[in-house]
Amino acid sequence: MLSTISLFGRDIQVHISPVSALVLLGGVWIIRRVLSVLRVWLAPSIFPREYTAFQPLQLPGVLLPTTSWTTGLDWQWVRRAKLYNRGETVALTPILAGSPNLWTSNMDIGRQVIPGSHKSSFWKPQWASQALLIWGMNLIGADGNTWRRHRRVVGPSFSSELYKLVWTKTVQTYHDMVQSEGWATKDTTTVPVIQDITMKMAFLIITSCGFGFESTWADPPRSKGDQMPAQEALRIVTDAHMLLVSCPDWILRLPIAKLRTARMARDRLISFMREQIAERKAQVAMGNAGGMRSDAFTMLVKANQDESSKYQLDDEELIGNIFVLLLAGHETTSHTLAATLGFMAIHEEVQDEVVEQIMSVVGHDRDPEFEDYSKLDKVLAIFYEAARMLPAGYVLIREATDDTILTVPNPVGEEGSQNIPIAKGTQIIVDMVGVQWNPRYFEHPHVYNPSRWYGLPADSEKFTAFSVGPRACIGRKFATVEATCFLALLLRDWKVLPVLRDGENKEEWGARMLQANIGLTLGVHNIPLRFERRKRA
Ligand code: HEM
Repeated sequence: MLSTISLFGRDIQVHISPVSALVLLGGVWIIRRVLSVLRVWLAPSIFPREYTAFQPLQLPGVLLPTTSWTTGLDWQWVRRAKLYNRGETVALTPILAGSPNLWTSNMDIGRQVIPGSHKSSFWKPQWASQALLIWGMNLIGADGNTWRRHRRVVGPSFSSELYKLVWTKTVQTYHDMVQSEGWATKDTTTVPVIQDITMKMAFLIITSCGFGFESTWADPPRSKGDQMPAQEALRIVTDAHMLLVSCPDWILRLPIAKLRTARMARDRLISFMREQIAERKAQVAMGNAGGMRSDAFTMLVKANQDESSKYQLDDEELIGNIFVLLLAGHETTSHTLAATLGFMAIHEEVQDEVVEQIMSVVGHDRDPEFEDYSKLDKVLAIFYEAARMLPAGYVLIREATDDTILTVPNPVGEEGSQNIPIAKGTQIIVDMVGVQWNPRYFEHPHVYNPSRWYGLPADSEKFTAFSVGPRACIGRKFATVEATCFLALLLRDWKVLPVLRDGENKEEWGARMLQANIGLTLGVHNIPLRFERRKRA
């Protein structure tokens, strides 16, 4: 291969074989990598350093398991017992691929970088939410003024009307589940993977309260026409989300049944959403006379149509938000419900205490009502404590937009703090596992102890697993209302027990449960549970 290179203003022709070109490129890459690692290594840092082959949040690290030589997506969970032993913030330096970043388990630092206010020197970079942007710009992916516009429009959908609807639908869906799963005629039943139940429950609640779908526990009926029913498309798209995010369209068009179905479901759902938006716009224009519903989708369209508001979303952004509510809204709640039931199975004394409260507030003879929500604080506490130990939203990713200063508290036991300069572009990852397992904030953080939360007002920022400040989780009350209602019904009627392997004890079962699953969200290992019908006194 003949190549021309310019040297001191003169063009020189040289022969380079493809192999030499590759070796040359490889050499340049190695030198650049070594220089960048050296630059980080030589720079002064108050934060202890961790070295890794690959960055855990970027390819290829994100696909690899955590080992002694590299950090995978689950590294903060796998190493949670010792990751912050040398300091509450560590500087992670990848040697082969990915950018260096700071991982912090300190929520005082978190509070400085998370909020996204006008004055903040940190933003949520788009790469952090890439997996959620394929449907259109949305609340989770947006930042700055775009985020403010989305929050203004989406915010009003999360109203007390919606929460009442969530409660009512949860009661209906629980009874539907008991009938459809055949529990009604049994005194004891075993569920091999509890996530199958919690995922279906959370999915049905978000589809009925979020989208206004009238679903039942049994499979939705097939439509009369040739088209795939929207509920089915929604389920396929949710299951195939990572596939749809990572594969270019030409791959999705390959003659492979799974890919074809995922693409068809995605296209069907987008056209369905467009029809629905048009229909709801017409309903909103007609006002109550049009038989308006109180699901989040209708409320979102209503808020968007409000002529007095200067904040508007286009149809693509409306679809983006609806999808993100669906995805953020059911996997998180489902994982946390599964973890709560797992903890109940191994903490019988806590289960008994909570059932006592359910019996005194609700009793046997009626279903719980929305007005009971604030009185069931121990039920909420078992859900909060599970969310603390396994925070479904496990990383909050932020990046410095300017050269700025971080106020870093001194180690526990030492008064005061230090002001640390942070260069523009520095990535700061608030490690929610680290925060929730940090002894600065929780006595014996590794112990499941719901009494930490007894009597806490449901929206208190003392509880940080939903994040804090203006960018905190908009679905917090949606999740807690659904969880409190479902757990109150389930625990009142059934005693939860672990299904142990031969020779296994409860502690070993508990350790197995904590071999967490990490993907888009964090959850417990698939767990088998037994339910025994409670006898009426
Ligand atoms: C146990 C359940 C849940 C947990 C632990 C949880 C956790 C979180 C966390 C930590 C954030 C902050 C993310 C960040 O700043 O990068 C967040 C944001 C968000 N969550 Fe949740 N979430 C839960 C349930 C829900 C539900 C049920 C919905 C919707 C129905 C929802 C919708 C959202 C949305 C839209 C945001 C973005 C808010 C914004 O940036 O303005 N979440 N959630």
